[in-house]
Amino acid sequence: MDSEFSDGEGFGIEVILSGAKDEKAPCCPHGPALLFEKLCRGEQQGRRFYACSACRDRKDCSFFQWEDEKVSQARLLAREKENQSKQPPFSHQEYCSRFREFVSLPLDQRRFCQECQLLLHPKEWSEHATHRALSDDITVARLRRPSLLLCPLENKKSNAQYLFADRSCHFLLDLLASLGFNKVLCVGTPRLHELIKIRNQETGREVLTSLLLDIDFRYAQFYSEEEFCHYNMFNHHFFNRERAEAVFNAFLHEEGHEKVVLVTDPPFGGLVKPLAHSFSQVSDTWKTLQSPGSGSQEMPMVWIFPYFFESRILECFPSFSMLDYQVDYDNHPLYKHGKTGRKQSPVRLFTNLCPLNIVLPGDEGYRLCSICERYVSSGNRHCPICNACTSKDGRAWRHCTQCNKCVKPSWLHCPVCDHCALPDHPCGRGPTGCFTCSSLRHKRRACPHSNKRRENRGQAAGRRPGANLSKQPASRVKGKKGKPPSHASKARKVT
Ligand SMILES: C[S@@+](CC[C@H](N)C(=O)[O-])C[C@H]1O[C@@H](n2cnc3c(N)ncnc32)[C@H](O)[C@@H]1O
Ligand SMILES: [Zn+2]
Ligand SMILES: [Zn+2]
Ligand SMILES: [Zn+2]
Ligand SMILES: [Zn+2]
Ligand SMILES: [Zn+2]
Ligand SMILES: [Zn+2]
Repeated sequence: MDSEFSDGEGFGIEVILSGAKDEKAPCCPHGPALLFEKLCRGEQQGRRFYACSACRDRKDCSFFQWEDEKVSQARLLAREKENQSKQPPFSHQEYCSRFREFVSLPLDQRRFCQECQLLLHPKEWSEHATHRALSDDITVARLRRPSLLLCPLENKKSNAQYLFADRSCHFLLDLLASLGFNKVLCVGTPRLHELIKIRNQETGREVLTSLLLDIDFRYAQFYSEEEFCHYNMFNHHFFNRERAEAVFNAFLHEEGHEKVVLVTDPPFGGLVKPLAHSFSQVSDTWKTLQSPGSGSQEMPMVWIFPYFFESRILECFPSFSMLDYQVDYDNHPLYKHGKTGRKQSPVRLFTNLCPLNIVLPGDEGYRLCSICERYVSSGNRHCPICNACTSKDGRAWRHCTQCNKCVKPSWLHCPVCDHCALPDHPCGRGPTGCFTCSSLRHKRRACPHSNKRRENRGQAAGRRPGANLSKQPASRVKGKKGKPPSHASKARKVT
């Protein structure tokens, strides 16, 4: 099925990305909006509109504007005012001086408002008198673990703040250190950033340095401007542009033996192509800061994402490979190791680092496949016909001679559909073919009948069937003519 389209109901949405920054893009509180195109089956020309890059749900950000819409001066002003009102209550510098003051307070005067998620000063207590507050033992040690103090923003349709379990976080950190990296650009990985700083504290020397880029500005309360930038990874937008970009560039610059790596764990519903576009921009900046003749092609990156996005990530980054390591989370009901959660997390590492160098923990059952030259999970068997360790989900897959590939153990070969599927699959529906002309031979992107094939096709970002505006797993997008498509989303079923 063509990943660029929603649906089955004659309606699809695609995100349009160009190589250069879209200077015309209007801004919502989350920075420049993304340009989408709404397409109806059989129509060659869709209608384009701008919508929020960061939020999947219009309840979180209702920004919407048709591309060709004339916006009055009054509306522009109102929008500007609204955007301002949604910015953090303090500047980063103010947060830093508040923090310094806070740690100079005696323990019994330290309070954290749980409703405002704010470290309070005694003079502010009265304003928060009716709010729930934490007041016992806000020690320096606790302030070093903001991810435990702050309440995770679990809203699936925007932040999806799922925090690494210790096991996975320590594994990542050990791995990066063993590979010789000493600078980690943490994009949406606050817990990894926190652990790096704690380790430095414990060892008494800066083994690794870290810069956190995250949209969750609550972290500005705990970190200096050199340690945290308020950032949107769907449009590569720094909120405090000049200052943050200077910090970012300085961090990417490698002096002497320094080696920098990007580690990112975006919200799982996030559209792959805008994310890849942002990470490519990070890599491009890194390249421009390399000393001449260093010969590096792409910045070293580790992108943490569910395995079912493999083909889409590889389409954007052909040099990447997916590793078998299963990433676990503390506060995710499904992706948690242990009794209550799903044992097998679907979240994996995608990387342009050499898989053979990434030694996965033997005590968790991972072992080296010398033919594939990578570490694989215990259930992953080397298929002699595919000549690869083919399992993606950790279970032993079996080879289907009719499909000529390995498939999930729960799938059976269906003679009607002529491919393997779950026993209760919607049988006989077959592939949907080209969205524009219905041909089964090609997808819309290659349609010879389309008179407006995209210039930036390589960049045009896709939407899964039924996906929402900026995030992808199965949800229905419907919209009446002339009306903005509505937002909704539903978790992907893993079989
Ligand atoms: C799945 S969580 C990853 C957290 C990571 N597992 C950890 O423990 O450090 C996603 C992270 O991305 C951040 N995030 C969500 N949307 C973002 C955006 N548009 N731009 C930047 N960061 C974003 C969230 O605040 C959260 O920290
Ligand atoms: Zn927005
Ligand atoms: Zn409060
Ligand atoms: Zn193998
Ligand atoms: Zn096979
Ligand atoms: Zn089959
Ligand atoms: Zn069938």
